[in-house]
Amino acid sequence: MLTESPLPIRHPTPSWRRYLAPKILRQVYEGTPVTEDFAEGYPSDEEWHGYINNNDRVLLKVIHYSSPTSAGAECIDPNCTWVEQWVHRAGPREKIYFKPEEVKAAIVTCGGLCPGLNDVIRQIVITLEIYGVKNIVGIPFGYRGFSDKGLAEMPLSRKVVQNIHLSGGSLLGVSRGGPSVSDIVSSMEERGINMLFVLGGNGTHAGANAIHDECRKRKLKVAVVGVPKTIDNDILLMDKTFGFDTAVEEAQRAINSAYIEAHSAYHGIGVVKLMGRSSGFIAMQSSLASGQVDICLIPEVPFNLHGPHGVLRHLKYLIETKGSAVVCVAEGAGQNLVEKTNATDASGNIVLGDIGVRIQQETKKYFKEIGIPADVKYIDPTYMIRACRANASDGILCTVLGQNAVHGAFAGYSGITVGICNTHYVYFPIPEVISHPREVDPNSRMWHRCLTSTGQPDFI
Ligand SMILES: Nc1ncnc2c1ncn2[C@@H]1O[C@H](COP(=O)(O)OP(=O)(O)O)[C@@H](O)[C@H]1O
Ligand SMILES: O=P(O)(O)OC[C@H]1O[C@](O)(COP(=O)(O)O)[C@@H](O)[C@@H]1O
Ligand SMILES: [Mg+2]
Repeated sequence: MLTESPLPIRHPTPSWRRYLAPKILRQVYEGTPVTEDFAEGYPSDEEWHGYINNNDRVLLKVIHYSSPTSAGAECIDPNCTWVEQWVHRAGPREKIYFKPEEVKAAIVTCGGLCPGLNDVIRQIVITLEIYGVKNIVGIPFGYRGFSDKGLAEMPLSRKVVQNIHLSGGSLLGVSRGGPSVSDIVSSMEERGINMLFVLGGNGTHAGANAIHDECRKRKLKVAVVGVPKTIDNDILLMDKTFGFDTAVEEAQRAINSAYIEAHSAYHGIGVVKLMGRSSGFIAMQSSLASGQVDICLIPEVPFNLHGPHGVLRHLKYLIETKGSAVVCVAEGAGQNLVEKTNATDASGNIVLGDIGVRIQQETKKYFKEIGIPADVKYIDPTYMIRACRANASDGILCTVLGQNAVHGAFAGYSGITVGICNTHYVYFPIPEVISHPREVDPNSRMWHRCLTSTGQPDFI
């Protein structure tokens, strides 16, 4: 069960407790000009009810299952007893724990690209400025920017970030690998950074948590706050992560192209490989959304290519009955069917074998062997999807996550990450969300909806 995060830097320093908070936070939420003074003194809580109370809680589970046999039931005991699991509600607090003029805030983006990175950077900078922070920097090219002497900090301001959300990528650049946690924290000490915003996936968050621990060990009053960036949507407990919606939307274009190619060719077969190292969310949602996919293959569900129940036999059936077929495969699917690369990237992630290419080759070979002509086309839109700018729904998600990251740091939280849970914005303790990647449940209703939509059988 989740409990309160430790809030290790929450020192009850009286002079900080009311430091400009009501005035500043009104400006954030009501758009009052930064220069305005309250002639009557700061408004009291009675007058304005825009703050989040530290004891506000968001429940992790909102369904009380009456029976373990209810669809999707997650009961911890045979009686389905209700157990309250909760996390802190995100948002501005009345009491803040940093004097804005003493803050040096840094933002770093790590791992692979993801639509929305620039939107989050922009919103963090804008919100920091509204709090009154003047010293804001970007660390170039991920954690590597902390150690590489040739890479200078990038000063950030509203002016610099004003239009960056109009393009994809990261203004700051990204990278994998990099220096040790101890070197990162030493570099932060040297630079005087006391607020660190870390945008990245599971690996980045493992790093952020280790940075948080190291800061505590060195008794540094530093807030380390994460914003989960994973196009694969593979972080636990969250409704979704930013970039995922955009990825699903962009994937439609690839699937549609594969469909048109397949449909226009004599015995056409289109194969599309989508992202998802260990989780098939993009492939599943894109297949569901497009309605053009006949076979969806994800890492969580094993399948055979050959044999009486294999994918290839079903493709033959589809060609005979429909004349064309579209396959959507997640990059991490069927890794038992491809040659292991035995390689890892700079972050230690396993480099996967190419299941898309494998399916294309085996399909061609199979149809040749059975003497049926087939025109197989393969599309891998990975980098085209990753480099997109965020769509409207991700843009809004990024905006709220960016603002809440800053509120969390000013509220004195560290070792947390922001997210959306049951439609509410919350702070999660980092270790709870990265203990393992979130995966598609093959028994879930959503996966079954996908199977209903594609009409595919089991391939085992
Ligand atoms: N267990 C870990 N502890 C500390 N840093 C890590 C850890 N795993 C990954 N990192 C660092 O986090 C960064 C991003 O990791 P990576 O796996 O490439 O991307 P992502 O964060 O998207 O999963 C890299 O710089 C990597 O060195
Ligand atoms: O070629 P790169 O940059 O290593 O990235 C490829 C990988 O990036 C991803 O898009 C996701 O990367 P993250 O680790 O940043 O989440 C994977 O789906 C893909 O395997
Ligand atoms: Mg990762």
